[in-house]
Amino acid sequence: MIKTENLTKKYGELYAINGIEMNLEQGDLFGFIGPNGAGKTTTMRIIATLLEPSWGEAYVCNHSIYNEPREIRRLVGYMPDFFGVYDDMKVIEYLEFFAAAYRIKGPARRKKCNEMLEIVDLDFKRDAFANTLSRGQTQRLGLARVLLHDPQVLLLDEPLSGLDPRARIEMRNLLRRLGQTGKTIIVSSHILPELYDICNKVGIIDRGVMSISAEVSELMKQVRDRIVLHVGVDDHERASKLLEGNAIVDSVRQGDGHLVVTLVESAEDYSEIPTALIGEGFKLNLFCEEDIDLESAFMALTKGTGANF
Ligand SMILES: Nc1ncnc2c1ncn2[C@@H]1O[C@H](COP(=O)(O)OP(=O)(O)OP(=O)(O)O)[C@@H](O)[C@H]1O
Repeated sequence: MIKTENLTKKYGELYAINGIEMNLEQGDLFGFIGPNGAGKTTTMRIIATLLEPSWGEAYVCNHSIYNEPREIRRLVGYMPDFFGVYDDMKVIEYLEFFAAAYRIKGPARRKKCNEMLEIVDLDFKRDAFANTLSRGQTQRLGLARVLLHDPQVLLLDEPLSGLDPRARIEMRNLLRRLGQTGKTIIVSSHILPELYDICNKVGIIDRGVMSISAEVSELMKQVRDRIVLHVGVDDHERASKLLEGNAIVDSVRQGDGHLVVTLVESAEDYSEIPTALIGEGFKLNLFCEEDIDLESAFMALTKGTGANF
């Protein structure tokens, strides 16, 4: 869906981006994370064919940015981090204006705009003037605008920035929903925890270099070298003895009202543990993997890469 090879942009001696490699498939929700000035906007603008790289390649649905920019523009919806809305236009008029630019005609235009307002939960503001919207509502209107031509790829530059907590939650939910529609989405942020739990892939970029680009689940595996289980049973002492005798259990300790069981490094399938406990007559009232603190996980991963969040 989106592929870049050695994508590089230089301004004089400054590498805005340097050798960016990206490979995203249909349905991927890619969190593009990096501090201010890291190169996120530059990368997205190049993929959107709004900026030429110094060298390197980028493809959207196998179309090259050099040879087929028009095809790419049809496939891509790009929402910049800041965009103006016209002062004297109502929300619905604003959308219809862009729908017309996308050549959506006749009754289909109003229908499409209504549909988009519903998707972004902005129907109640349809007759408000666009410049009276809050930042969060403006961002949602921007999203409605880029969805009008039903692009397969969405490039969203910092859609969460400047939002209050409620608007942020709403936008994150909206992104999650869009992620389930099969579109390929790149969403950037300079705030690490904002994105990783809604994305299936993340890239971490700093000073133009992407130090990490991987599936979130893979990264988690790297950080978590062994599985830790929380096990709630009626008789801790007897259960501890049983668990300690299991070959895949490394250690058992007392947690807050339950047992904390650390497995050996090689253990992945631990289905035998509940089976054994139940087989011995224990009543299981809790059985789950310990949550990983994702933020510390990413901190650990980015340590030494120069990334500074
Ligand atoms: N037109 C330009 N001329 C010179 N330098 C530029 C230009 N555009 C961007 N840069 C530089 O390229 C680097 C990457 O900028 P870019 O806007 O891509 O970063 P970003 O990660 O999107 O940051 P932000 O979150 O602040 O938008 C920065 O050092 C920036 O100053």
